Amino acid sequence: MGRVGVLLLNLGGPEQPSDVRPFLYNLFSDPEIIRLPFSWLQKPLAWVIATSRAKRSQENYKEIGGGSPLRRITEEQAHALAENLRAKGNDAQVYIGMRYWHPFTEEAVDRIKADDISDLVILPLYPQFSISTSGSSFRLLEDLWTQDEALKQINYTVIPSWYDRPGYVQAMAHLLAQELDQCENPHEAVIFFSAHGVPVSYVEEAGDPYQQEIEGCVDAILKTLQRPNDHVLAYQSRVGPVEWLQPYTEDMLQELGNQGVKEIVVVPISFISEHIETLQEIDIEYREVAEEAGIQNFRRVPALNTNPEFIDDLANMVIEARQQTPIHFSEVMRPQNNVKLYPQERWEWGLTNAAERWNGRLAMIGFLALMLELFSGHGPLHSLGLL
Ligand SMILES: C=CC1=C(C)c2cc3[nH]c(cc4nc(cc5[nH]c(cc1n2)c(C)c5CCC(=O)O)C(CCC(=O)O)=C4C)c(C)c3C=C
Ligand SMILES: [Fe+2]
Ligand SMILES: [Fe+2]
Repeated sequence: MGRVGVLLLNLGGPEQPSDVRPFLYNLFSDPEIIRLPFSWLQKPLAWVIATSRAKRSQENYKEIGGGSPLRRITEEQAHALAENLRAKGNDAQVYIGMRYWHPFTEEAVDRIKADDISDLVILPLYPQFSISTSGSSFRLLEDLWTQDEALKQINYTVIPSWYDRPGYVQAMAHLLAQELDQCENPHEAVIFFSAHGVPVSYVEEAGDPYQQEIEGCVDAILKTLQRPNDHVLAYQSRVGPVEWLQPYTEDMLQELGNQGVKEIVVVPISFISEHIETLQEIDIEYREVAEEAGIQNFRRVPALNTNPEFIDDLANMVIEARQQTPIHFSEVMRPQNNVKLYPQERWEWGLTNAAERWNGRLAMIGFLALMLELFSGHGPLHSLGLL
């Protein structure tokens, strides 16, 4: 019997203000986040957006101490998972592979090779699958595997998503019940599920199961919770000019305020760790929106982090995955070519035979316009709120 490894996948986050710009550059360089019809434009556009967005993003990170706690929390989760597996008689080395910041997925894979791991369970720390999160990490791993004979010797299996696992759902329902019990009116507070959004085209054109898994997760938590409270589901953290899943969290807060709702409990449904979207966006920005809308009592369910019930379920997931038929990268959902954050259709970019000749020139003019907008601070992308 060889050595067993568990690879935890997550997004990663900047640890200090100077990390923010390169972190954003890595994120926007990912074709699973923005896919352009010309691949050569990907990196220059990523550079422009990252450079322009860095200041605003740094301000947000400053509000939570200057950086993301995601690495620290993920390391604590990895440690707790290894301990739990050991206690169950399953020794395993646990690795962390972040998509856009340290410790990078590539570093984790190098360590897996150096440690001579023979059996590997790949576990994304996102309960619901999205092309933009787990899908992006799986694609990167698949590329690494394709290029490396040593990796092909490893017996690996992937856990695509786990939004409906009874242990995870139970842990979420417990945390939610605890928060509801602290409300002034525990049976009247509205339960507000806030999920990270994705562009509508991911779901409707590329077939991303994300929305379906979010809705399935909400249903499972409510069934386990067994409380009479009203609930809503909305989507947060929109970026860029295209339509994202609706309703948007800020609009739903306004609507509840208009209806006279006075107390809500927000459940960050797509996150299992505290990070900028919970600590800054929900706790600071959305709290303000809610208060202005007349919602007097705003509470939030804490992220699971190292919640023992949750860690126990992660360990069970790993053990069960090793007993089942392996799932390989080729079997998990892959995005179609038309995933987009920007318009993809050839006609939308003027890609007809007649126009093809002009294409490169126009793209270059567009790129120069982007540069100008970046340095002047004015232009169409600023008015769309992208820069
Ligand atoms: C399940 C969660 C997530 C989905 C789905 C997702 C999609 C997605 N995100 C962006 C753009 C940004 N995301 C950023 C930070 C960020 N995103 C997630 C999770 C999901 N993203 C997390 C956990 C974090 C925070 C990491 C941390 O610092 O703790 C950022 C950077 C922050 C900011 O400037 O707002 C951007 C930008 C897109 C475009 C997208 C889907 C296409
Ligand atoms: Fe994100
Ligand atoms: Fe955000």
